[in-house]
Amino acid sequence: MSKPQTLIIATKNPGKAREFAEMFRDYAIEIKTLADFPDIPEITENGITFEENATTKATAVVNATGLPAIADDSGLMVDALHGDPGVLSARYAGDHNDAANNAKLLANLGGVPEAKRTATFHTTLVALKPNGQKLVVDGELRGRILIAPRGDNGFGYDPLFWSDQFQKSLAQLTDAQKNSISHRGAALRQLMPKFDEWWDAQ
Ligand SMILES: O=c1nc[nH]c2c1ncn2[C@H]1C[C@H](O)[C@@H](COP(=O)(O)OP(=O)(O)OP(=O)(O)O)O1
Ligand SMILES: [Mg+2]
Repeated sequence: MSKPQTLIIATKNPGKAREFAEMFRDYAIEIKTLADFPDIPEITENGITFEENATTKATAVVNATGLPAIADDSGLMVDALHGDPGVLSARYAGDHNDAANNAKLLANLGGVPEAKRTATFHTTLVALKPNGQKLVVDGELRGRILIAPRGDNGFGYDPLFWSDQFQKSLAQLTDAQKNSISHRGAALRQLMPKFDEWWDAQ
């Protein structure tokens, strides 16, 4: 059997897909996403941990396609909100709507001073092969929640997440700059030393 040449990023989120495409730019691997597989049914993310949800997404896609996949489950944990919205970040304001989620976050942090608006972005990546070989890695980024959105790049909570390192919001960074510090970039850097062996195994 020849080596698989296609890797699916098991996401519907075009922002994540762009960041992964940038991260795999120098690999001779064809990257596809769920946008290329419109017949795969909606995947329910009802786990109580990032790893559970990432495993659910990876498993559904590997089973449907017979191809290796990487799934990303991620979220924002705000210290002043006792870790909310956490694993429920995508549905914080009900349905998956970035503007509504950001508005709810700002409302719930109303009156909280700058120094107490600290937060962590977390990503768990699950890489799964059709033979069942699975890798799990995590990445995190610390920052602060702004009092108003800044910038137009990125997705999700990026306009509200301030990077002390860049002195900009994540939505004011290029994809490459964001990957250099982000939770997703950190997780991928954890994955890469193990990736080739995982990819080559039949
Ligand atoms: O770098 C990020 N910059 C800003 N916001 C972010 C980031 N990373 C995760 N987030 C937010 C978006 C969403 O509200 C939730 C992830 O939810 P999560 O289910 O993992 O992703 P999703 O539903 O957007 O796409 P999918 O599940 O198809 O991969 O955390
Ligand atoms: Mg999701």
